[in-house]
Formats: sequence, C-alpha cells, structure tokens
Amino acid sequence: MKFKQDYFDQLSGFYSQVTPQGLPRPQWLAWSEDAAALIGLKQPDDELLQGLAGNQAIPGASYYAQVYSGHQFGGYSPQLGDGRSIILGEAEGPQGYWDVALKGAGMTPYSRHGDGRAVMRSAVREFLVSEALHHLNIPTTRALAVIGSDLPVWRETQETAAITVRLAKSHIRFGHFEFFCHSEQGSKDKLKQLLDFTLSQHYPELSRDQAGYIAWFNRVVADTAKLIAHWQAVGFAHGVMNTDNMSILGDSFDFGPFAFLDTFEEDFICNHSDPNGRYAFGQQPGVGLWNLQRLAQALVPIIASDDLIAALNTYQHHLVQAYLVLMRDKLGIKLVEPAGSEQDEADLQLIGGFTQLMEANRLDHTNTWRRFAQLDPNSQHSSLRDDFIDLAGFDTWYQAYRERLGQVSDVAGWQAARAQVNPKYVLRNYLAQEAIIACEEGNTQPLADLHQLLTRPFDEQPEKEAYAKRPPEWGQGLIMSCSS
Ligand SMILES: Nc1ncnc2c1ncn2[C@@H]1O[C@H](COP(=O)(O)OP(=O)(O)OP(=O)(O)O)[C@@H](O)[C@H]1O
Ligand SMILES: [Mg+2]
Repeated sequence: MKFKQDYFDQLSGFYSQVTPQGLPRPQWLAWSEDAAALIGLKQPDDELLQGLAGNQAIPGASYYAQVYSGHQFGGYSPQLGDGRSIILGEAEGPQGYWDVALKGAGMTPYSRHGDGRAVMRSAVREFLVSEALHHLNIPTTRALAVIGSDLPVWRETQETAAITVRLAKSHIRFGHFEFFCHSEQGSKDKLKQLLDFTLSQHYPELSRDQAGYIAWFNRVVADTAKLIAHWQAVGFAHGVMNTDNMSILGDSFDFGPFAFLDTFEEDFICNHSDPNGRYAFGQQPGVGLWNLQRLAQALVPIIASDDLIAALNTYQHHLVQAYLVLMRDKLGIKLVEPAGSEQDEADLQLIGGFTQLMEANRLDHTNTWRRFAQLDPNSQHSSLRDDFIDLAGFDTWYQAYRERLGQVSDVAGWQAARAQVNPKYVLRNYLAQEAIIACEEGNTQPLADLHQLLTRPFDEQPEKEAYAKRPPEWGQGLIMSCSS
C-alpha cells in the first residue's frame, strides 16, 4: 500500500495518534478482491495479514483515531471519536485515494468504557453489507477484509475479536463538524479548517469561500437525500442513524444492527435498542433531514443561516426526485414529459399504493419487486396476482398501473431492464447469520459463497436459488442488538 497522509499532516488537533493492540493468531475470514483493487492490492498474504491485524507496522501508515461528537438517538454526546477504529492514512489506488481503517484494532483515547474491539459477527456483517450495497449500486464505504482471531471478548456472552478493514473515501462525519462547533465555543478557526480540508480533498471544483461553502452544503443535502432514497427503494434499514454515523459524502456508513426488509413493513425496526422506532425503516427520510439540521446548526458560525435553511429546504425535493427515478425504474414506467408535480404526485400514489398492498398482504419486499422481471406487462392477467390475498385490491392497482404503463413493445427488453434494478439477492439477516455460525465452527466457505453471490445481486444464478428464499422460521424477525 502506498499512502498519503493529508488528514494526519494537515489536521493536527483533529485526531490522536494510537498504536493498534494487535490480534493474536490472526486469520483471514474474508477478502474482497474488488475492494483490494481499489487500493492496488492483489493477493492477501501473510505480511499483509500481520499488518492489518495490527501486529506489525505497515510502512507508510500513520496510526490515528479521529475525534468527533454527534447526536445519538436525539441527544447530543459531546465527546465521541474513533473508539475502536484506527486509520492508517489515505491509500493510493488507480482511481483515487481511500482511507484504510482497522475497525476493532483496540483502545484509543476515545474508547470511553469500551474495549476497542469488534466481535467477529459484527465484523462479518459490516464486510458483507458494505460489499453488498456497493454491488446494488448504492453509495457506501467498502470493506477489504475481515481478520479473525481467538482473542476472547465479552458482550452478552464470550465471543472472539475480529477486525474489519474498512475503505472509505472519507471518514469525516456530520459529527466532526458538530465537535468543532461545540467544543470550540464559537471560534470559527477549526471549523473552517475542517471545511476547507473537506473541500480541497473531496470537492476540488468548489472555491474555498462563502459561495463554495454554500454550494458544498447544498451538495451534502442532495447527496444525503439521494442515499436515503436508495435505502427506501431497496428496503434497507440502517438502524443507527446517529449523526456520528452520517458520512459527509453521503455514503452508507457504520453497519451495526442493519437489515434488509424481508416482509415489507413501513414501521420495521431492526435495532433491538430502539424500542420507539426512532430509526424504523419508514422514519429514515425524516431522520436524514433531522441529521442535516444538526449539521447545519454546527455550520452556523461559518455559513449564513439563510443559506443553510435554503439548502435544507431542497432536501425533500431531492429525496422525492431521486426516489421517483428509482421507483419508476423498478416499475418500468417512464417519466412523461413535461416533468411536473402532477405526474410526480400520481406516480407517488401508484408507488405508495403498491407498497401498501405489499404490507397488507405481508409480502416479501425483494421477491415481490423481482417479480416485475418476469411480468408480461401487456397481459391483463398478471403473474404477480397469485401472491396477493386481497385480490380486489391488487386488481384495482394493477389496472391503474397498466394504464400508466401503456403498451410495451419489447417485452423481453423491458423485463431484462427490470431485472437490472430489482435485485434477486440481498443480504437477508438469516443468510448473514448462517455464514457467521459457520465461521464460528471454523468454516469460512459459506461466507465466501455468500459474498460471491452478493457481488452479482441482479443475476439469476440458478444454482444459488435457495439464497433468494424468505427466511426460515428461526430467521424471521431477527432483531440485532447494538452490541458489536
Ligand atoms: N467496543 C468499543 N470500544 C470502544 N469504543 C467503542 C466500542 N464500540 C463502539 N465504540 C464507540 O462508541 C461510539 C458509537 O459507536 P458506533 O457503534 O456508532 O460506532 P462504531 O461501530 O464503533 O464505529 P464506526 O462509526 O467507525 O463505524 C463511537 O465513538 C465508537 O468508536
Ligand atoms: Mg459509529
């Protein structure tokens, strides 16, 4: 790996230098070839294993933990930071630089009461979902590898420690800006330094002045809205949308108790520690805005409030437009020109009508959408109909859908296009769980197979049909704890 150290060199005071604690008897549990290619790596070898396990220094790496704060479940935590993630620097790849972070590499000055470790099950889940979201064309941090060990760690029971090697275009979170706003008590210097750094690294086309700052915040609002539109369209519940888990670049970031929906449920809660459903699936669009409001508040010392508010006011527009693009594509309906609010409103009703029917009929989110890849849209008799108990409700909806769709001339082409946007395979919790159990038993093959499957989520892969099944009884409504 070849590193540059811009964050480390240019932002002293924004991190603490740390030494990883190392993992005894490390072993590769997972490796992502295409994430490796992002930073010019080819093969996992022993030297790299010892380096990424924190047992040996990696040449050119600076080991540091970033400081940030954030709103967690609505309340402000003034002092957070990388309590178990150690960043090595920005590794050079053929198409740019990626932060390399060892998540679970031991204690840092920000560990508070934690042990600095990650357990194997959470490291595997983060690895799988990072790679799965990427291949679903959803912005996300990536994962290079999972390194396991026999080091015991305590959660509800004894488990073993592991490290996820995370690649991110940036680790800067909304919470970084919150920290330097609130801790500096009105001094603009650090906040401005952080924003200028963010702009120079990630938005080089923007000027580092008021106009550039405003344009940048508008971008953050739009990118966050687009990310959440993706989550809603694919049926992904993040579970812990605290502002310290919101990437400034609009990437999906920090994966804990996340879930892809099995049965479609608007109020689905995936996080055991969220009984009130603050981060329920259907709440995510609102939480995205709430989080952006917290970021805007932190930016008040350096960006005029009116400009921040004007940008926040565009959130809903970006979200709805991005959502409409994705959902029209899933349904195979085209935007009718001229674009306008009436058409949008009618399409939102059509989409909402379908998701309500899915919910009322307890249908599987992924499999139901995938049906559009086999549907003959010119036929009055839909193969989808058999899935519904409320046949009258379905017939009414289907008639409206066919009217909106019109006659399709190239049915095969239309179906193929639906298969490219309605995935066949997603990382259902029970699939992740099966791979984790196998790893506990020393068998990493199921994890490798699942990872491989998820790199081609839109392809049929007939030999892997079983992975598209709804969860068996034991795997239904698996709710993950926050402990990781
Ligand atoms: N086992 C642990 N030891 C020390 N600190 C921890 C531990 N688990 C979580 N933390 C810290 O608690 C805060 C909130 O944790 P959260 O679960 O959001 O993040 P994370 O999963 O540890 O890391 P990241 O956000 O980098 O993906 C963070 O500051 C995090 O570093
Ligand atoms: Mg976090």
